[in-house]
Amino acid sequence: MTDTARIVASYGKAYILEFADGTRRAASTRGKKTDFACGDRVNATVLNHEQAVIEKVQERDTLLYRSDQWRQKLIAANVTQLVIVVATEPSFSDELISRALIAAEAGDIKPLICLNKCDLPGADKARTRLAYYMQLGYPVLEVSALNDASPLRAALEGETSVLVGQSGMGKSTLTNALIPEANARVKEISVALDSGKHTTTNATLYKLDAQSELIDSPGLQSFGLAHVKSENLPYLMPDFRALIGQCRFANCRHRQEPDCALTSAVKAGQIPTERLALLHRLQDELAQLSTY
Ligand SMILES: Nc1nc2c(ncn2[C@@H]2O[C@H](COP(=O)(O)OP(=O)(O)OP(=O)(O)O)[C@@H](O)[C@H]2O)c(=O)[nH]1
Ligand SMILES: [Zn+2]
Repeated sequence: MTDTARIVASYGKAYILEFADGTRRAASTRGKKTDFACGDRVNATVLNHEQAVIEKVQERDTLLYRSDQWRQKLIAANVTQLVIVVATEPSFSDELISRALIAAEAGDIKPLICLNKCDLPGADKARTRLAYYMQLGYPVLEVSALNDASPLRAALEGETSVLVGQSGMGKSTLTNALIPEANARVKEISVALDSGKHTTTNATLYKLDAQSELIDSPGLQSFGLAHVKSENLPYLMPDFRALIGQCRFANCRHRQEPDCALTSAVKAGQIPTERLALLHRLQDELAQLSTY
């Protein structure tokens, strides 16, 4: 007989499960299976008070993962919200924001852009840089993690969220403000899993309250989109989505083709050139991958 449990931490091949009665156990998998993610609901066999074996993953509502030409890395399962953390300084990358937004769209996960360090003078400039994303309908929230993370806390209510961000944007500061026991938990988990060996977490799930969870994933600084289909890219970019089907050719790649609705909109100044450049860059990247 198996029990239902939730994966609350994943370390590559090792996992921590939380069972319905609140007890936690270190868990391994059968054979070499590692395609489980933090946030997964699973069926598991309890071995004793400390250990269990994961048998099977239950159906996922969402799956956030990144992929490059060699492999796929599951980041978190059953996440409802992707929080993209940027800051007034150091300068943030539009590329990462755009890729994270596309990954969220592809995974049916709500995105939220969080502008941190609003106590610093660069806030106005950062707001201007984020204006286009707001125009596209993406919510932008302003905080200062050092002073008060409560606006972000409010946006996490009722969601299972994961934070992504480049180094230096203040992700750790925000996480620590939201989850005071985060550092202690990481230590406790390394003890439970063994051994004193250095283990790197893929992800840890924290309960903020009965309805709200935050998955902390230290490695989330880049977004390989190898799992996205090239022809779907315009559907995943809200500015291009409305124009789909209006090009002269059904198989238009939105480059030199005559009567391309996308290039026409860019020429008419309705959509920034950089967005079309991004689309082309991602198309090329995906085409490159498929030749391997
Ligand atoms: N002024 C100001 N500084 C902040 C704020 N949030 C974070 N910082 C500072 O920004 C620097 C980077 O913050 P971290 O939380 O380490 O950033 P991170 O995104 O986790 O970066 P990595 O650990 O490299 O991934 C630290 O010196 C923080 O003290 C803020 O709201 N305002
Ligand atoms: Zn076209």
